[in-house]
Amino acid sequence: MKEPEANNTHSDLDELRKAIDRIDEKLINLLTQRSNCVEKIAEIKCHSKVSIYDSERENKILQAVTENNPTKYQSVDMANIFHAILRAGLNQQLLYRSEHIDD
Ligand SMILES: O=C(O)C(=O)C[C@]1(C(=O)O)C=C[C@@H](O)C=C1
Repeated sequence: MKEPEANNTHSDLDELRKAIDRIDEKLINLLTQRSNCVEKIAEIKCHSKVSIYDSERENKILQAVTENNPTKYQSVDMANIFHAILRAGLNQQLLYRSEHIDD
């Protein structure tokens, strides 16, 4: 028979992984909302010929994320996460532009 402590550890781990699954679903929902905003920005930039890449805006976002980091992740890791999100937004807009080049 297993030790009670070992059983607890297993069920705690299960519960925490379920909590993480629910949080990941929320993150995907938020990323969907963000990418919907980026799509609208792509539309505006495409029509006004404004440059897709905006280093000033990106630096502001990365600075805000690292200066105010309430998570237990290191700031450098938060910057990497948001840098990946920004690259995804840039790629999304490049794809949008290539698909609407003659509009
Ligand atoms: O804010 C913008 O101008 C955007 O194009 C959006 C966004 C972002 O994903 O936040 C994407 C690319 C730019 O380089 C800067 C920011």
